[in-house]
Order: sequence, then C-alpha cells, then structure tokens
Amino acid sequence: MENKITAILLAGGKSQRMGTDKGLLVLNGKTFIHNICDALKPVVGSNILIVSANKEYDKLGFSRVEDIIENKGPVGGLYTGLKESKTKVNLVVSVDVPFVTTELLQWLVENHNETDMVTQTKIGDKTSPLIGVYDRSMKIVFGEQIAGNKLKLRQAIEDVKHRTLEVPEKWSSQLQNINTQEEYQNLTK
Ligand SMILES: Nc1nc2c(ncn2[C@@H]2O[C@H](COP(=O)(O)OP(=O)(O)OP(=O)(O)O)[C@@H](O)[C@H]2O)c(=O)[nH]1
Repeated sequence: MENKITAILLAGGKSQRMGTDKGLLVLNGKTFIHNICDALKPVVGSNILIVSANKEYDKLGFSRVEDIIENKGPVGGLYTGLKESKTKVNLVVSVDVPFVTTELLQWLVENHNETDMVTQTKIGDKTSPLIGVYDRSMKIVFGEQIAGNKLKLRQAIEDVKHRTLEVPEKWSSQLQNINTQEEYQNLTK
C-alpha cells in the first residue's frame, strides 16, 4: 500500500482566526502536524507531502511543497498537492484536526472506490471534504476552478463522481477542527 498512496497534508493558508500557524500548536507534547504525520505513517509510510510555505515543517523530514498559486485557499493547496503527487490515490488531511487517528484514516482509504474522483467524510449534515481521498485527476478540476476564481470546494465535489462516508459515531470527535484561540485554549485546559 505504501507506494500506492500519497498523503497530502494541507498546512498553508492565512490562519486568520487563529493568528498563528495551526500546525505548530502543541497538543500532548507534540505539534498538531507531528500528531497528524504520526497517524498517517502506518497508512502511507513516508509518502507525506506537506503543502505549505512554512520552512519549519522541513524538520519533520517529509516532502514539502509551496502553493503554485498563492491565496486560493484549500482548493489552491489541493491543486498543488495533486500536481506534485505521483500516485492516483491521495489521502488528504488538513492540519487543523490534531485528533485524527490511523484507524480512521485507514478506514477511509479502504472505503475509497477507485472509480470515484473523491471520497469525503461527514458527520450528520456536515461534510468534511478536507478529510478525504482524491484521485489525482481532480487537479484538472481544481485548475479550472482557480482559473475561473471559483474556489468552492464542496461545489466542485458535488459536480464529480464522489462518495460521502458517514464517520462512525465512536470516531466523530476526531474530525474536530481547531481554528480559533478559544478552541485551542479549551483543549489545553
Ligand atoms: N496549502 C494551502 N493550504 C491552505 C490554504 N488555505 C487553507 N489551507 C489549509 O486548509 C485547511 C482549512 O483551512 P481554513 O481553516 O479554511 O483556512 P485557514 O487559512 O487555515 O484559516 P482562516 O484564515 O482562519 O480561515 C487548513 O489545514 C489550512 O492549513 C492555502 O491557500 N494553501
């Protein structure tokens, strides 16, 4: 499996709500990005591609690439990651979900059907397109979106053959996003 999947870890963006780079926040003695890389390793080995301009992330020892086109949000990060990827199947994770586990990521990959362009997750009515599996050919769709300055990821997924997986209740807290100082302070209390 190792050589067949690339993990694309989205770690760029403005982080306006948090005010600092979310990947470098610390939880249980490890940065968010370190926690997520540890969860990814049993699934993809060392084939982790971090999409970010932050050189601090090089210390983790994985590949890092900067957005080809800046300031396009997650669609821009996905476009760069998929352009850089050498595999058809790509496991995408955002850097703001520090509780994600190998178990959930493995389940997600196993439930991806290679005839689908995207498999995303959801809990109740809320979809989480940034915890998903993307076919490399989605780079074409995202390239067109960027060219047209239409940056709505959820809409792009609706327009292609996709699958939405309901995350089992026992794992629902793993999709918790940490986006603000208040959310972060609550974790460390
Ligand atoms: N590479 C890359 N990643 C991005 C970009 N924008 C957002 N992300 C990542 O996508 C995920 C979701 O990002 P958001 O929370 O929507 O945006 P953000 O910039 O992190 O934060 P806000 O400015 O507070 O909205 C996070 O993991 C970000 O690191 C971008 O332009 N490039």
